Amino acid sequence: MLQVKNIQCQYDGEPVIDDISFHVNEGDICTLLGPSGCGKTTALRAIAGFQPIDQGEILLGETTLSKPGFSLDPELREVGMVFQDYALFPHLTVKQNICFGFRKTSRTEQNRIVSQLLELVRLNGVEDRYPHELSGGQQQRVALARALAPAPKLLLLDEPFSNLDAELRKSLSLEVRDILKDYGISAILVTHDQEEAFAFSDQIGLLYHGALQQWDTPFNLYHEPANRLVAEFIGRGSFVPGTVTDHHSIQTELGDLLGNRAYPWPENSRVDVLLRPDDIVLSDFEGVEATVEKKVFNGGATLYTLALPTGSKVEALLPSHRDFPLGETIAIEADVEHLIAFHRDEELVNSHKS
Ligand SMILES: Nc1ncnc2c1ncn2[C@@H]1O[C@H](COP(=O)(O)OP(=O)(O)OP(=O)(O)O)[C@@H](O)[C@H]1O
Repeated sequence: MLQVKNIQCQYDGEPVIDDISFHVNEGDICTLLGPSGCGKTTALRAIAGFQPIDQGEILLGETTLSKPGFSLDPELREVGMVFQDYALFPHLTVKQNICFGFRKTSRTEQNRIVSQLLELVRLNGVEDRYPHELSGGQQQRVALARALAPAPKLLLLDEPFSNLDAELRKSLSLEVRDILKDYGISAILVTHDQEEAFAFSDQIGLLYHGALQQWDTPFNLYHEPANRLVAEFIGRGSFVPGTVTDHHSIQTELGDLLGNRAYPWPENSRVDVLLRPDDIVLSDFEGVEATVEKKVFNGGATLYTLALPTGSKVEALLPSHRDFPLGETIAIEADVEHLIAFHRDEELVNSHKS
């Protein structure tokens, strides 16, 4: 439905996002994820029509929304937007805020749409209140209702939950996902919160240094990172040095690890193997001895930082009912289903800035 093709956006002649391509299918919920300043908001603003593009093209269905020298008016794009700061008009009631985008409709029709939208965002009965009479979470629901009122084909959400406290943030984001899914509304979220992106999205695009490093499912982003940068940014993990023994296995300090794929490098190539905390388990037999350096209790599990005999560090997420003190030596092994390795010389994909 939405096609973003090789777009570039510049500020003062300097590209801040470059050669970004992805598409969003009807009903899909996608997220642009990345650290502060990587260009997420710029990309979202380009789709909304608030930011011109200097290269590439953006299409919604058959309609060109943007190309160099052309930008369809934001109001004509059939794209709704929800902002981080709610952006409700303080002097207008909830009903007037929601009606703002479709004032030409008859009064009866307006009432019908407002009740329907308030029911959709689970906020019945607040039509006549003003924004300051609502909580942050309620205001963001009103902002969502207002964005949905003109029945956009695509909804853009720019860090919409970041002003809310942690608990509400989690529950509202899941609720909004359910609402969008129930009504088949396509959406793109911008966030720097991985957990939120994982829970909210069908597809995630990881932006870094203005380049899209990977566009994929949350599962693949975690288990099949396309490059070292994605592997480092997504989830926790450590790299341990390894040597390719044949196309399927890699020799490491934690033993000869069998991969689930054919590796492209010749025998004896030096690589770094990605080990997630859940890849490290306690060994009942002849494991490798590792010393507990740090521990963080998480309730059901404890995250340990362990030092291997060579000094390499790995993290291990172990059931918390067995409690190992700092300094203790424990026997561990790697139990890896997706063995990800990167050649020592691998460069960042597409990165145009250092
Ligand atoms: N109007 C502007 N003029 C010049 N530079 C800008 C402008 N807006 C953003 N930038 C720069 O462009 C880069 C990308 O900014 P953008 O707001 O898209 O990043 P972001 O990933 O959304 O960051 P955050 O998560 O902090 O909001 C940053 O280096 C920023 O300083």
